[in-house]
Amino acid sequence: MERQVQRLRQAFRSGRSRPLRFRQQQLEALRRMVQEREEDILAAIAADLSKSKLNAYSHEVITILGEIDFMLANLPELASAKPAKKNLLTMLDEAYLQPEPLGVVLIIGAWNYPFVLIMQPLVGAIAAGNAAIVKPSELSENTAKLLAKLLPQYLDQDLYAVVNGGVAETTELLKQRFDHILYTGNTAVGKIVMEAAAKHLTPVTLELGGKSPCYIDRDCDLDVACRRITWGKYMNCGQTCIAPDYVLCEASLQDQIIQKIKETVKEFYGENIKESPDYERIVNLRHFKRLQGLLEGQKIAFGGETDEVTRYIAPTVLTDVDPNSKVMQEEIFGPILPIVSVKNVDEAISFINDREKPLALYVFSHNNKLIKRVIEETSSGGVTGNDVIMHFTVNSLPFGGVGASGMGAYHGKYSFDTFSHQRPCLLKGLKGESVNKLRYPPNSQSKLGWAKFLLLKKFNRAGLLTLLVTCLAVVAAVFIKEYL
Ligand SMILES: NC(=O)C1=CN([C@@H]2O[C@H](COP(=O)(O)OP(=O)(O)OC[C@H]3O[C@@H](n4cnc5c(N)ncnc54)[C@H](O)[C@@H]3O)[C@@H](O)[C@H]2O)C=CC1
Ligand SMILES: CCCCCCCCCCCC(=O)O
Repeated sequence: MERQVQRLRQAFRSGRSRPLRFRQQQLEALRRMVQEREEDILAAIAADLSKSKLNAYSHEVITILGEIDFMLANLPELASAKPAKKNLLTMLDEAYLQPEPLGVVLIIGAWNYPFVLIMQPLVGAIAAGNAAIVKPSELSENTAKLLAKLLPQYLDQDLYAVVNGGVAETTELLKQRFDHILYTGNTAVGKIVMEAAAKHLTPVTLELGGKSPCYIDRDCDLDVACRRITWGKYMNCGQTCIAPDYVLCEASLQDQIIQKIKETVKEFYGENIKESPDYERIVNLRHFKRLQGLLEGQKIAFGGETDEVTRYIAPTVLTDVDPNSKVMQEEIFGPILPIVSVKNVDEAISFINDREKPLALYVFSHNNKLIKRVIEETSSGGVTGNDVIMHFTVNSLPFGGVGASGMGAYHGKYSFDTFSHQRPCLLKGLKGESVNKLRYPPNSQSKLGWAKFLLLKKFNRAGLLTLLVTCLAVVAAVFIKEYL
């Protein structure tokens, strides 16, 4: 492992990953890989998550092709130096922010969207000019093996590497020194990653989970709300980090919501859900049994059928759920939707604020003011109003958590920034010592007065004009003194 990281570091130090043309070539190669090996990629995702190839394409491949296209279209702008505002002491100098790559970065992915969660950060790391090691989840082993086979065929092998394995391999990997780690997965392992990173003072982006609430207001089109919630909750069999975890609503809405979700489930997946190509399975037996445990003692409004052999759990809704029950204590990450009743929006806001900050928050209402109020009075990684999941698809919005749901963010420009250091640069000439005397010892009241004037004074229009004249006079004086 150590040798592998060293090899990447050496390649990074050679400077090969920095030129824009090189980054573009690597991103183009990545796009070629997705296009040429589409069938293999879809088959691997399908095998890992019992997913149809159509769904594998729309859940994962589209996102990556869109991300690569975004980076290729915007790379010159993203990588360019950005001029910075100057103060009166530096007005003749050049001040700018120069994005620079961080070095060798580590990307650790989770199993639930095994292709996206490795590839999307990798696109950002390459675009920003880094070397990268990716560590796919061992639980989605088909995608992990495929990535290990394909990425070296398309990318520069000295700069980008795949490490496969489980806890032992990841633990070993985390002993190495990286310049950034982006980890996606559960909060407990997030803490392990952060602790390991702290030993090297390595900055981290932690893409974690949590219980994302979904408040449905009385003043709402329940048909539309329930259709959208059904889509986002049961997509990927509920194994989506930003799936609505539970519904909050007034008790009087509960029966209608149940009925409408039930009808939508039938509309989406047919009479025999097990036969539907659009309905996935639980990733493994451990998670299947965990989810079965969450059903115990609950009032099942519909669904609840399970089949251990195929790890099938039907789309399920639980009613009158006690906020203290187990299903309300941990992230569900499966096709179980508890409905918790609240008296009104105030109680919904308190309910949300009494718990850890979630990764996503959803509010459904005709009333925009109410939506804005819920946003204003709560906190979450991201928000979608009157829909679910969709903020993930907007790559001009940063994607990430806050508090217990994570730190840092990525997607689009934010991926580029995550894997870059915004280096502040101030370039001065070697002239102008007469002005610089202001800051050289010995200090004096008059020098301090000038420093205060130049750095602290706020000017109105008339003041600005006076200042301009003063500045011109100073520039002229300096010029005469230094050049004539
Ligand atoms: N914020 C986001 O973008 C996303 C968050 N998630 C969250 O991830 C969670 C599901 O993922 P997990 O079951 O954690 O996936 P997982 O079991 O695949 O683990 C994630 C990664 O951590 C590594 N890992 C596991 N145990 C480790 C240990 N002891 N030391 C070092 N590395 C270790 C695994 O090898 C894997 O690569 C959910 O909470 C979900 O909400 C999932 C997808 C996206
Ligand atoms: C056509 C719409 C496609 C929607 C794709 C949603 C993908 C969601 C991925 C969520 C992040 C995660 O859990 O890893």
